[in-house]
Amino acid sequence: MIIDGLGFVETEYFEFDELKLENGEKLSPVRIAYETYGELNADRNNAILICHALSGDAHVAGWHRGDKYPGWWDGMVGPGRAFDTEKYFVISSNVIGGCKGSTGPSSINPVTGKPYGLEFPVVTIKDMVNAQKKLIDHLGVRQLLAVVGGSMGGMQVLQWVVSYKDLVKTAIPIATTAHLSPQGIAFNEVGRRAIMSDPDWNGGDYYGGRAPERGLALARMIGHITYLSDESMREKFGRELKNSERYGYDFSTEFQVESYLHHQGESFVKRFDANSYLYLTKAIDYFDLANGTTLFDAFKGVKARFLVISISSDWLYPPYQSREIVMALTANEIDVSHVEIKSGYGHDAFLLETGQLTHVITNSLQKQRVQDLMIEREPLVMHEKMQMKEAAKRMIEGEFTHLPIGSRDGRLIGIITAWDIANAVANGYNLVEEILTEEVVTAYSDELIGAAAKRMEKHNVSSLPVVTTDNRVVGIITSDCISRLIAGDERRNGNPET
Ligand SMILES: CC(=O)SCCNC(=O)CCNC(=O)[C@H](O)C(C)(C)COP(=O)(O)OP(=O)(O)OC[C@H]1O[C@@H](n2cnc3c(N)ncnc32)[C@H](O)[C@@H]1OP(=O)(O)O
Ligand SMILES: N[C@@H](CCO)C(=O)O
Repeated sequence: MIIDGLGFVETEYFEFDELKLENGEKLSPVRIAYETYGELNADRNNAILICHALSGDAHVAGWHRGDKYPGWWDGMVGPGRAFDTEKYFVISSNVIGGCKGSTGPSSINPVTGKPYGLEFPVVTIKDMVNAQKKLIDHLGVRQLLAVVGGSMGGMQVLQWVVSYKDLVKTAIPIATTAHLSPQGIAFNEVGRRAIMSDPDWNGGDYYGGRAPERGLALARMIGHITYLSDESMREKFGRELKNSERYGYDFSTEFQVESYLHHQGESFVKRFDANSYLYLTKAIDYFDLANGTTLFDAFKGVKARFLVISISSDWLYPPYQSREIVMALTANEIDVSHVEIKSGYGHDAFLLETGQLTHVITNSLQKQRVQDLMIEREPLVMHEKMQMKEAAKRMIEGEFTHLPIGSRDGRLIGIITAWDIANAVANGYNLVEEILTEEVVTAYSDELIGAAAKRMEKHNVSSLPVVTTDNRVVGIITSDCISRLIAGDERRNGNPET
């Protein structure tokens, strides 16, 4: 077994007291299983949150000791990969309602001391996102450079940008929808009934006894067909028989495709809980971002920029659903690009087409803007009547080498540097206004980072105040921020010494 990429990783756990749910109930206590890869930077703004799909978990990448396979998106996360852990702090968590370490129906109900079963409250995608927000706060993340996810994970991405408009810089919903089609609901209901019709389901109270494995395997077989495509199944299986050249004229498993689906069902029941399947498919069915209004209304005020990715052969979350999202974003004049991955695999292509996904996502993340990297620590703007000593104190406390100086209404009127302060001390100046530089080179928050870097080089400055069109300071971008970004790219392109 070759261990590359991140190497061995471990799941961690975060607990908090209570989560108020969309249905009015409260879940208490709440445990979140999560994994992180890479380091959170000093400005706490290089975090990328990855949200998993129906049967996923926090183990996105790297290896757990003893496992046969790495995390479910290992090809996308690690040094020099799309989500480059030498540049970004990657976070993933298991959703509430799941069964991979976070609180769900198989968790112990503190009131009864027994597994919740169907006593577990029905949770929604919004509840999952609110629980993730508690984790993000716990990790000290101030800003999410990106939130990414496929399928049910894409639903979480859409919910994140609507629920937490100021927190997300880039949203990357993949193979997803703003609301599941009736066809998708239909497949989920058949899967749920397969479980609930299994005599071992026992009203959801089967823990400690025989689990409804037959029902859960059948639900997975049905679901897995929707994750493939006619094309991929023809290529993988055709009408091949498994162990014979002729029909058995019986009801044994004869075709390769039958054998494959039984395999998927049998391996699924070893890693998933039947009640979680009920809860998570219900959450998927309930998800409706428009929520009685329109998708255009739902996206009003959203600040993130979007990379929407669809899969050409996905008939469970067809590309038209991604186009609906793109149209609603465009109508809101939100920065959105849409890429359709050409793949015959079907819906699960988002797990497999790592080459195309890496190309598309890397380009998008590299189109980082000043606002993605700028330092917004407050109070940034000092006023011109400030004493030199106070300015020096602020520089040391904030670890700044440049201080934008503003008028009392926050408009930029100049800048002072650490050198200016040394100069002032040497020449006995006491007021900031005696030494400030009035001709200030600035940047706008929505400019591409490359433009800011070129301006720094042209004017031979190492920091640019970031201003609005009416010259109010909203942050500062420094050469340190940019060199960290470039160093990470260099490493990705195989220049290890950077
Ligand atoms: C994204 C999320 O958040 S959820 C995470 C998703 N993870 C899972 O679904 C867990 C399992 N993952 C996978 O199987 C892959 O990631 C998938 C779903 C993308 C499928 O990937 P593929 O490489 O196309 O594998 P494929 O669909 O061919 O399945 C391969 C398995 O089926 C078996 N198989 C293939 N053909 C047959 C057959 N005719 N009869 C029996 N078994 C078969 C293979 O032996 C292999 O077994 P394994 O599971 O022990 O490795
Ligand atoms: N096959 C993936 C995607 C489903 O949407 C999963 O099992 O979660």
